[in-house]
Amino acid sequence: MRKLILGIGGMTNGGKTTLSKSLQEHLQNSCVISQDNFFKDDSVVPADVNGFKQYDTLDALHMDKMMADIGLWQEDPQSFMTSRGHAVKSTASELSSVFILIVEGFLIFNHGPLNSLINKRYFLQIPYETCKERRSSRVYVPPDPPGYFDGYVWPMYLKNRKVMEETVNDMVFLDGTQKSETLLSTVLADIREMLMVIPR
Ligand SMILES: Nc1ncnc2c1ncn2[C@@H]1O[C@H](COP(=O)(O)OP(=O)(O)OP(=O)(O)O)[C@@H](O)[C@H]1O
Ligand SMILES: NC(=O)c1ccc[n+]([C@@H]2O[C@H](CO)[C@@H](O)[C@H]2O)c1
Repeated sequence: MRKLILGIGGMTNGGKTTLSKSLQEHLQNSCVISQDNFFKDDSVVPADVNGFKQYDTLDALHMDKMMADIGLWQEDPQSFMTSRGHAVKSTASELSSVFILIVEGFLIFNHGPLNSLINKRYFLQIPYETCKERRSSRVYVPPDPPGYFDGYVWPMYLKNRKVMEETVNDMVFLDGTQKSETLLSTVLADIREMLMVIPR
């Protein structure tokens, strides 16, 4: 059995969740783990000097729990998938079967232990204006307070990205303003090619 972990990272509202879901639909025996599902409770997320809740940092996330879930998939992808309600398709031979885990989130490459598990890294980027516009139409829990994007989210993106660029080098950058179908076909082609060349 072969196992592959794909990382779909990128800026807030870059389109990570959209691309990951489409990839999961097109790749047999794949499933998604989303970093956004591991945010700590609001009551334990501190505010910065400006009163903005510090959500855009690894400290706001239960990375231990996320790593534990990834560990479960690594141990037994088949059981992991069925426990989450995904159908597992059997292939002609056990040797040729491939299981794919899609890990998606805005800080997946900034977490050393998680980053080191990822076999192929993609980063969705969009311009500042597009990011601000897309974010303004989203409602998080809790919702963004006035001034949050410019006063906290964008400066944190720049900071987190700098750290990522200093530590990770084999990144495929994707233009998140492209049509979702184009992004999907680009990444699918890349993965299918990779599956053909990696040893069984
Ligand atoms: N290729 C695209 N072109 C235009 N809009 C897109 C594209 N992909 C996603 N969007 C839109 O952008 C918004 C954010 O998409 P999505 O939730 O996939 O991003 P995300 O990176 O997972 O966001 P976050 O992690 O910050 O919540 C949604 O409104 C979605 O419909
Ligand atoms: N609990 C949440 O999901 C939550 C709460 C507040 C803010 N966010 C934002 O999610 C983005 C990552 O997808 C970050 O930019 C957070 O600000 C998420």
